[in-house]
Amino acid sequence: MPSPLPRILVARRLTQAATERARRDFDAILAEQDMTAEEAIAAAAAHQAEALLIGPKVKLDEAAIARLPAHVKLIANSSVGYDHMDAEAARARGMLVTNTPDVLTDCTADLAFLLLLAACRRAHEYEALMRQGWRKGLGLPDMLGVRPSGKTLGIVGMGRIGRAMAQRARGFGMRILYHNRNRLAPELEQGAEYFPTVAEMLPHCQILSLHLPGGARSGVLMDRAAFAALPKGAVFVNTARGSLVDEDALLEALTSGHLFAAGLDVFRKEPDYDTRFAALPNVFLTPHVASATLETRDAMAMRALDNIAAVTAGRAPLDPV
Ligand SMILES: NC(=O)c1ccc[n+]([C@@H]2O[C@H](COP(=O)([O-])OP(=O)(O)OC[C@H]3O[C@@H](n4cnc5c(N)ncnc54)[C@H](O)[C@@H]3O)[C@@H](O)[C@H]2O)c1
Ligand SMILES: O=C(O)[C@H](O)[C@H](O)COP(=O)(O)O
Repeated sequence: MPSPLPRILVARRLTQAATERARRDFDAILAEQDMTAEEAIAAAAAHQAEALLIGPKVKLDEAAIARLPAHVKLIANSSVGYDHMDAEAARARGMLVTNTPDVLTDCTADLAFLLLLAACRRAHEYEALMRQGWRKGLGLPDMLGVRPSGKTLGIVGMGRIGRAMAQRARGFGMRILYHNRNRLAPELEQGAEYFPTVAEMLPHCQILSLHLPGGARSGVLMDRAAFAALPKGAVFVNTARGSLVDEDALLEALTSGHLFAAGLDVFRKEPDYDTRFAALPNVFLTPHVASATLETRDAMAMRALDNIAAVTAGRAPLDPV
């Protein structure tokens, strides 16, 4: 007998608790490995799924959205960013799109701050040195870092994560500058200084951290001119999206010594990122893991399932995008 539960496709691996809920509350096909877009489209059709749960690895461009079967009512992203899919094309086909804001804000800001501190304080170089043998390098003048406390931090994208980053920076006595599409209300600014353009802000940023969405709408924010506009010795942090950065320009700025260091969680190509970054000592690298704690991944998956439960029960989604 067919199950009375809503049919869904979970195209990415979920945490244990979310997997159990998906099995209990839905007639769910659960991916054992993260699916590609083509695999997700085929599985959704075969299972007659009403809803898809995807992550950023399922790239649904306009052509892929056009191939999704019409019985798909909802594409629920288990991520806050949705630049991996064409939300306009989905809407044009009458499909709802949701994301998972808020639940990953703190973890993402924590990792951005970790990258900031590690890049300034050469954490990875010291750690590698300890494993090779302490005596080899400590005390050399070229092993000195940059003091993060009291520095001027520029934030582009003062939304949920940008503001959580600012909150952390205040604890380190930093002066905070920001550029956002719209200026924030004073109670949200909390003393952060607004710049109407990124170009005007860059020359003042000893540290720059990106927190705006990626994709076509944002374009390439950090090109050669933008890196050149940062003061010499600046530190660059990106947990937003690799598409915001001209990586050749960033590599040049790091190699020439114009930038002191960078901390990067996101890349133009993932997972096949430009390995020239790995050859540079002044880059601290993480593999797109800003939200990757058990608590946060649980919360993201549960939120995506909450959105699916609402829509398949005929209610409005919690997090429409
Ligand atoms: N590395 C990771 O694992 C990870 C995890 C979570 C989020 N992210 C990225 O962080 C981004 C921000 O997430 P959020 O929850 O803070 O989103 P948000 O919507 O709360 O904040 C984004 C802010 O950027 C501003 N903005 C948008 N376009 C802009 C532009 N062109 N110029 C200036 N400002 C612009 C918006 O006005 C908004 O205030 C996500 O879109 C995602 O790409 C990455
Ligand atoms: O935008 C987001 O929410 C993040 O990029 C997302 O959390 C990353 O998730 P993953 O790459 O593990 O699918």
